[in-house]
Amino acid sequence: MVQRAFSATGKALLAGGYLVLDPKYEAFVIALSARMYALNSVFESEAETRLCRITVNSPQFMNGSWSYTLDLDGLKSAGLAYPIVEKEGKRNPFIESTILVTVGYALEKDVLNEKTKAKDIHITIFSDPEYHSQLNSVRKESTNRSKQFLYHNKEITQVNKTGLGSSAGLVTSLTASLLSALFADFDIAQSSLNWKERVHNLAQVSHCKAQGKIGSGFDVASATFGSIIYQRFSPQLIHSVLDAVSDTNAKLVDLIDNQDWNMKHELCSMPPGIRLLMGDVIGGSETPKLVTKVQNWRKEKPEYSYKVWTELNSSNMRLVEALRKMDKLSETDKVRYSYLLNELAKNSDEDIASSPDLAELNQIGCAIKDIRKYLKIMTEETGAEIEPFEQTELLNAATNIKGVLGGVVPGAGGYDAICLLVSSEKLPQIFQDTSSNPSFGHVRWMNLAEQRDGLIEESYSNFAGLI
Ligand SMILES: Nc1ncnc2c1ncn2[C@@H]1O[C@H](COP(=O)(O)OP(=O)(O)OP(=O)(O)O)[C@@H](O)[C@H]1O
Ligand SMILES: C[C@@](O)(CCOP(=O)(O)O)CC(=O)O
Repeated sequence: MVQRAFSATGKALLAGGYLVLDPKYEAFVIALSARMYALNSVFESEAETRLCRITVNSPQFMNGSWSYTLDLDGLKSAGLAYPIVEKEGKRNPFIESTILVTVGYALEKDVLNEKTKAKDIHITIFSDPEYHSQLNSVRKESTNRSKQFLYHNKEITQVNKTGLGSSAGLVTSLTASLLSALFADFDIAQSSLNWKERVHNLAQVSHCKAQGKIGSGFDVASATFGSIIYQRFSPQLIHSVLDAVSDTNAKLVDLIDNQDWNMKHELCSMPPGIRLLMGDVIGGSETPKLVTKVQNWRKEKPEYSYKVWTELNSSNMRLVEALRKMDKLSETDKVRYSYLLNELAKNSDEDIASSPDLAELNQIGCAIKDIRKYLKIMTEETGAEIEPFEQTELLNAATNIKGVLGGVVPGAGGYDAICLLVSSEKLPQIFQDTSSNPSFGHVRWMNLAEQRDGLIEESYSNFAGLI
């Protein structure tokens, strides 16, 4: 029996919300330490080689078990139209589409032919605590204490999400776990084999199929590649497979292996000593409604909205550039860099803005202020609550605290969360200052750190005692 484990990261879209839907613009996505894990155990037998059994267990949630028996000849001829049915009729669209797309790909690549042994694949999903509301949950840890998960007494669809991209993490880690069960040479560490790219491409197709729409895909890209500057692929690529009426598996293989996705996912991480602090705001917003309002505004005022987006984009890019410059400085001039970090810990954003000596920090602060200025214009123009009044108050209060360089509403904005750039050293003090400040009464600071890598292979033994 072979057993392997993979995990993918959650995300925060620090800059580029809405713009990222348009292939013209770039966005900055930070991968977060909340991970989704998919562990597999693969059993093989000589019998029934034209059947493949897959069971996915998600033990942290009530009724979190889905079992499928795939008729491989049926799947080969029906392709993506194959009627995948769970043993008891239970639905989980993200699991269904990931199985359909990944096994369909494997079949077309001939790794599940008459000569290969029948496979019985058992997958266990775990998700780190920050993905969901922690209310009424019980904590369990692995024997070696390296992993801790929360167990809920509700079904997955009934537990509140925090917006870190659980479905993208699930689809990405599950795709990797299934591929590793099906392909003997699956290895994401060996870049020449291109497996990470293939996981990404398959996961994008599965995620779009499950959602019934083609979004920008930044969440899947970051779950796979980590903290990145992202520029989307053309939606037409995915349409060409999902809308095809015949030979869908062959078209899928062509899309995954041969076509140029013409997208950008360039590694970009936070400079050392500066970290991201995410605050979960008790509230919540519906992203699709916000997106519709923004799209209507673009149609109604094409010229003005273009002008606003051009300015917003240049502010986003100035933030990326300023962070990159700081990162570089941390290597080229350690003395200056540690001086700047010390000053960041001692000063508020306003103090930094008025100190000509702190230009490198000020460039980051200014770019964040400009981003907020244009998001605020969009809020007023579109009627979509992107940075609503309450969030403005909160961000203003946060940026008055020493050690906070600035903050934004991440992603589509709304009442979901705030995202601050802060001095790592000052973090305990920031927690203390805000805990006694009523402005932060409805903010829960999340226990998250930035991650460089998205998809990684995990050590299976770290989960002992939980499976
Ligand atoms: N641990 C899990 N086990 C099984 N299914 C899961 C798990 N986590 C997420 N899912 C699937 O993903 C769905 C939630 O996806 P959805 O896209 O609505 O949320 P999200 O990705 O967390 O949110 P956002 O995109 O706003 O960050 C669940 O209903 C379930 O089908
Ligand atoms: C509005 C949008 O650009 C970002 C949504 O991000 P989030 O769901 O708020 O993390 C939509 C998208 O990119 O798919």
